[in-house]
Amino acid sequence: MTAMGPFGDYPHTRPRRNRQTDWSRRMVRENRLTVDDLIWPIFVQPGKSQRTAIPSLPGVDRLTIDLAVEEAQRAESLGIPVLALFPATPSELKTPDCEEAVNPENLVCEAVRAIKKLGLNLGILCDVALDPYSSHGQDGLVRDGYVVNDETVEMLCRQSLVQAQAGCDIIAPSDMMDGRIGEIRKALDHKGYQHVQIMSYAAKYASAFYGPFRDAVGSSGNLGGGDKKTYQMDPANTDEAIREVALDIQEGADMVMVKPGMPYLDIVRRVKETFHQPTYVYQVSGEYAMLHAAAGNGWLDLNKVMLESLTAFKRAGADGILTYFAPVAAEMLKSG
Ligand SMILES: NCc1[nH]cc(CCC(=O)O)c1CC(=O)O
Ligand SMILES: [Mg+2]
Repeated sequence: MTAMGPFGDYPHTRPRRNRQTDWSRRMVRENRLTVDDLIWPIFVQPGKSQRTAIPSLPGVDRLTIDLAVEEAQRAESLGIPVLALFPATPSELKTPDCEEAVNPENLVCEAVRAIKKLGLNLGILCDVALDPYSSHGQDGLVRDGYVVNDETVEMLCRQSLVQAQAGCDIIAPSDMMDGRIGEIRKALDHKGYQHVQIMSYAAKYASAFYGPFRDAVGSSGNLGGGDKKTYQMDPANTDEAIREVALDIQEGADMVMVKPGMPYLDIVRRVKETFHQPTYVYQVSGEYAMLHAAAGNGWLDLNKVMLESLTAFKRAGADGILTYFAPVAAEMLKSG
């Protein structure tokens, strides 16, 4: 008996005994990554039959809607449960008041309609925030240099409604305004969208790991070196994440998310253990780019670090992972 419990001592206790063979390692494995854990983010652009590479996100292209529809079919056939859609809005449609965000015929709404028409066994998740539509690159409306909360929340409610109308299954507010989950829930319910789920980006940090995503949706230039520190969380904080998640659950979030992923596994673990709610994590663009870049230099084995990083999210307690690796990981999991 040790302080830790009734463990034996070397030499009769040998932890390596269980690791001798593949079958034995499988037998004692505690966490498993499956295709059901994967949420696949894709970027849509205007036009037809065209894919555009995103240099800082190798292997991820912006797709026109017809190609996004093909990827949706591929997602279903791979068994991926959810596709997350992000628009690369043409810059001439980006304005300070972000009106394009609430246009029922905007890129994301059209993409949702085109995919939902197929009747696939696949959920569609839409991000809610104003940055893909703002000429200043911020997630909310800017007044006197400050991203204003309550006025932004009104826009987010309208944005959620046009997306729900288009057929979006999961509304995912990524903006970090206060009180938006409750207001969006109310707005959805009021218009008869009680069944639409909400996945809240509840603990979202002001991270430098979002760089390649901002290239993908064309917001990095507009942000012009600015940051999102007045609404996204300070990377130094952990108790604050618990308070943010508590508020969003109380306001009606069906699922919560921690973002970024790999540098924030401690937050994933704390959130899961504190609330026991469906808990997701976003392996963000910079994490993906970092693994790809190292692999491209021959410094890491991409497939191995991909599966190891995704398994680490499971071990930390995540119920699912938004990851640009989703289709490749799904193929790998399928072929064993
Ligand atoms: N609010 C928009 C949004 N939604 C998802 C991401 C980042 C995703 C990624 O880096 O992969 C961002 C960027 C940001 O907040 O600046
Ligand atoms: Mg909050």
